[in-house]
Amino acid sequence: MLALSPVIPVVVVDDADHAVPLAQALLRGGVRVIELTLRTPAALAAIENVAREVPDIVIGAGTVTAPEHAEQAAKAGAAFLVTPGTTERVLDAADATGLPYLPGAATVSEVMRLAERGLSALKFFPAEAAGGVDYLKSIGGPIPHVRFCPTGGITPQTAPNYLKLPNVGCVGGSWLAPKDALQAGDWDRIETLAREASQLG
Ligand SMILES: O=C(O)C(=O)C[C@H](O)[C@H](O)COP(=O)(O)O
Repeated sequence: MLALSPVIPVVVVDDADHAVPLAQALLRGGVRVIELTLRTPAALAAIENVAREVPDIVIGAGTVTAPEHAEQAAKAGAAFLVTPGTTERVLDAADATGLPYLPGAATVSEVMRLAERGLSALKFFPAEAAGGVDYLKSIGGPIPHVRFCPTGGITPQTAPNYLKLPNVGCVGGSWLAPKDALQAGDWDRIETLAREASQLG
């Protein structure tokens, strides 16, 4: 997952009908991955729509915070799962789907626990609030084999600082799909944001 794009767009969809034109705009801009968060009632239908109609984009389900979310997302057609943090039950449920997933961690101990389970691609969340670039750089000393997708508070201006780190594969960000652009159906703007983001790596 970390190698698909320098930026994984993290999206909150209020209207499941927005998901397909959004995914198409991201693809036109050169971004071939999308994370639809399970934060709204429209999310699962949105994942279904994208999985069915935009097969060229890799569709992930974000905000997997309860065991049942994992199975629901897999059933809807998600190709990967993202969790903001982890519990044993959420990890077991994610394992049970057979899908790849990016589990969230914010501390060294969480990273070590996930590495013990054989997980070496993690989401670092909430990136800016949890210590940002300096924290990730420090983790890379004792735990160099774990790679991260930092997410939370990252902007197009700060993303390059993360992407320079050897233990960062990509960043996550919601700036690629601003709420007002979704509401207005401004797919050209999203395409432009995607094009800029795809060149950050
Ligand atoms: O919903 C989840 O599962 C999360 O973990 C949180 C999101 O990844 C961040 O809210 C995105 O962060 P921003 O780019 O700062 O908006």
